[in-house]
Amino acid sequence: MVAKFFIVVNLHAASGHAKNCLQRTTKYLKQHQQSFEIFSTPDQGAKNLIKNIVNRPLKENQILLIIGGDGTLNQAVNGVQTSNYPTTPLAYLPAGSGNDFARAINLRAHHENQILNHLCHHPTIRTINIGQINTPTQTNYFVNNFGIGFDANIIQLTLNSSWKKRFNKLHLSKLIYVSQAFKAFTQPKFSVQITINDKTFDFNNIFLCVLANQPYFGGGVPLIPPANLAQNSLDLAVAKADHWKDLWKLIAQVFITKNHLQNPAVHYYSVQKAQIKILNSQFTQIDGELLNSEQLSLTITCATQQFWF
Ligand SMILES: Nc1ncnc2c1ncn2[C@@H]1O[C@H](COP(=O)(O)OP(=O)(O)OP(=O)(O)O)[C@@H](O)[C@H]1O
Repeated sequence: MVAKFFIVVNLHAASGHAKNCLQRTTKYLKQHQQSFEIFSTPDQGAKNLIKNIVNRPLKENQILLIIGGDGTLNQAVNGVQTSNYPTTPLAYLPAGSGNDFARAINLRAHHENQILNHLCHHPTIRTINIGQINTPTQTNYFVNNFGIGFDANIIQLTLNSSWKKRFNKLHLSKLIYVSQAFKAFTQPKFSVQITINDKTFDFNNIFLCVLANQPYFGGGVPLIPPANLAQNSLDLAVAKADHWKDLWKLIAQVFITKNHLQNPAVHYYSVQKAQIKILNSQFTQIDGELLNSEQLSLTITCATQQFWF
């Protein structure tokens, strides 16, 4: 029996639609005489709030429930992992615009009653693989992906775009990214040096380097189909495209034939550890949020996060 839910909600997720998810959640919990307390994420993000809640610490029959999108979940995982109790499990209700982690783990948005029913009556803990990025000065964790170049450029371009709200209203979040893809492609190409199992590879003139923990990006785009949250590994892809027509071909392969990882312009590896040196400063993204880091030398490994289901 769950004694209490500690709910952390990002009311700004999905351009404010997360409020509806919170309403349905509290309605269910009241109907089922469950005790709960609500915390809204501050504008600087949920990481420290989560860390403080976890450090209380929580009792075994108290559940920390996150309501928000992939960005909020990322901050929650980073809060747990850097707390005094990093094995604390998280429960999650997807309420963002993209919900890529939820898609990968078969948690359906707008199905709060079903998820809560399971959490209240048969809560089980599952260990999920996550990515860990170490630099000389900081450690960050990701649940979905970490990208250098193209995908981070798209996020940077959509950040202040008025189209984001319009597309979100129409539930067309995927199109936001496609609409900015060609602009992002005009950004200067870059070089990386990657070391995997003591072998070093040089990649020059690339437009994207991504490490993925699950297949989806930007609201369901199947960027890395073989990536699997259940495996203790991450999928690394490096992509080159010299001309617009190469990019068109890759995009068509991503959306239609889904065989883009076999394209000779893409190098693909399954890794447990990789060291990456970014040779020209680039935008980087972590779970769909720009990563505020000037670091050009990174070590990426696997870690684990416990989840309530
Ligand atoms: N109180 C707040 N005020 C303003 N922004 C906030 C606040 N709390 C959180 N945020 C920001 O809201 C942003 C969006 O969150 P989130 O990623 O969860 O939703 P989303 O972008 O709609 O979903 P998805 O990432 O699944 O597409 C994050 O950058 C987060 O830092």
